[in-house]
Amino acid sequence: MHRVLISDPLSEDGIKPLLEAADTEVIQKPSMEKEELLEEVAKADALIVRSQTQVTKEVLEHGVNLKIVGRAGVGVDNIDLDAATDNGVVVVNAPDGNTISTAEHTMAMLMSMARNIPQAYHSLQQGNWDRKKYVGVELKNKTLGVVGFGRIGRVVTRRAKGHRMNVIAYDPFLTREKAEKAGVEHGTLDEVLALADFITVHTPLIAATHHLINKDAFAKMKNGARILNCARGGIIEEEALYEALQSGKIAGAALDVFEEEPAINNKLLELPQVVSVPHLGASTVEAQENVAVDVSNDVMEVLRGGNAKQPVNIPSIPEEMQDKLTPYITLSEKLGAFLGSIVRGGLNNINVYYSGELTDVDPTPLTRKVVKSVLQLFVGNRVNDVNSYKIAKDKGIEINEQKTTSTKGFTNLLTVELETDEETRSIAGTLLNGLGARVVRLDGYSVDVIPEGHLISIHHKDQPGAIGRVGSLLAEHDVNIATMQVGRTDIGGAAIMILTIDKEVGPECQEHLAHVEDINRVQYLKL
Ligand SMILES: NC(=O)c1ccc[n+]([C@@H]2O[C@H](COP(=O)([O-])OP(=O)(O)OC[C@H]3O[C@@H](n4cnc5c(N)ncnc54)[C@H](O)[C@@H]3O)[C@@H](O)[C@H]2O)c1
Ligand SMILES: O=C(O)CC[C@@H](O)C(=O)O
Repeated sequence: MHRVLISDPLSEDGIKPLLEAADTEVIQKPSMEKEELLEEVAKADALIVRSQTQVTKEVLEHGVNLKIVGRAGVGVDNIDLDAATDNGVVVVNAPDGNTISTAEHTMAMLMSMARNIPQAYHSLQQGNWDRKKYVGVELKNKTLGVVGFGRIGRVVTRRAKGHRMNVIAYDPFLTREKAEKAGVEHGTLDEVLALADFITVHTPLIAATHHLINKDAFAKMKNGARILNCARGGIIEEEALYEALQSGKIAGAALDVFEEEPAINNKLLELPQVVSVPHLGASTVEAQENVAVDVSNDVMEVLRGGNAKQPVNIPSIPEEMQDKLTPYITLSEKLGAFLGSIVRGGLNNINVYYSGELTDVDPTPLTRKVVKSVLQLFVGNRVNDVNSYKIAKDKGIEINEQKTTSTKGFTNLLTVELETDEETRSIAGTLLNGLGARVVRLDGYSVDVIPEGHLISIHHKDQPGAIGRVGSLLAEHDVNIATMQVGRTDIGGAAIMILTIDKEVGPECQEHLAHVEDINRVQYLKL
């Protein structure tokens, strides 16, 4: 039974997949104090949050059984991603579910600010009929500057063009060609700041965007420009905004988000030219249901052993590649486990080579499976797909991935090479149509082995009787041989045999085998 803790308010309809799943127990506890959150997360297999819960390093370290943190929304700045990765916890978000709601909210805030609607409403509520005081401005023919031209920035642009606004956009990943296709003017940040009558930010809150709109930025803006933040508090430096509003440089601001939330006693809220609401961009029935459904499905997929569809802290397998790559996942894991079981010495390099049809895909997800399988044998089961690369890096283990043309006659070939401070060993495997994974080379010898169950790898001298002696000794230990593969480089020279056997071979039997004439090296492994 998977235990799923939900620590922020989510749409009941949206989490129905979780509530109705036979293998999940859902604990909904919004607005927990820190101590209770730490207690509850220690019992949880999954944690689902919105933007209120701070998923800190401490929370993640208390989540000793946590496999996944689901963010029912876009921004993950309330989650310590590095700590999640270090603790082998995958973080997923729901990047599409609230795009429309937030874009519509941005337009609502834009028009409220342009026409002083909240201020006029409050004035009328106080019994004033003051029409001159709240004269606003039109949007038509005005220039909207969009900083951050992603999902929400693009929808805001379409809505603004519907109001006959001119749009100029800045985004480090926006090319002139893409801007032209989207029907917007491409600008640098400075150009957007200089030309826009209204500026709206739609970037994530990351180091590069923290205080992106600061005192210098305000100085570059048109006198009387207006600014919106329906993305994240902190993108606009609030102290600088306050000064720009007080000086009259900036005519107005519409704020959905704040550097510190809840934004109680924030001095910006005292200014008459500021329109503000408590982080409502995604607060619609539709958005909350969308993000809850998306994140619930991803959480259940991962808890049931599947791959995350919207991972934030590991590369995702593109939907269109999942069918092609999934069959190779088992092969990758088996090859890594096989070679990792028999290699000696301290691990320095994990090299993975792809050839044949595997050169047509991005094989990184497969390399990640190899690395996890190898490291688990050196570090233990706390290694998983999420933290394997970080653990390898921390241990100074280099990971190399390469596509080669040498398929050795196979339609697909995956080769794993482990370099240690004592030796370099390699294994290659393929997928045979309908027959599954096969090991076809070990240390350069040609073999044909199904990598599963109990196996013995033996390096020996190619001499008459060597194989018989191994068989006889195993018989003495009541070990039955299921299959035997023998490979050699030349007659009378070095050779290898790989046996699949019916049960585990204990240390005593391995010791006896290692002392058989012409036997150089014996290794038992279980896959
Ligand atoms: N107010 C709300 O309730 C609410 C709701 C949803 C999203 N958001 C916030 O809005 C942000 C944007 O959401 P989205 O779905 O459009 O995300 P997105 O990832 O689709 O788009 C973000 C864009 O920002 C761009 N960007 C990154 N760094 C930049 C920089 N230095 N300068 C300019 N652009 C930069 C990226 O290239 C990307 O195109 C989210 O990260 C989230 O924090 C807020
Ligand atoms: O959960 C919310 O209401 C806010 C979510 C929003 O800020 C987001 O980043 O998706």
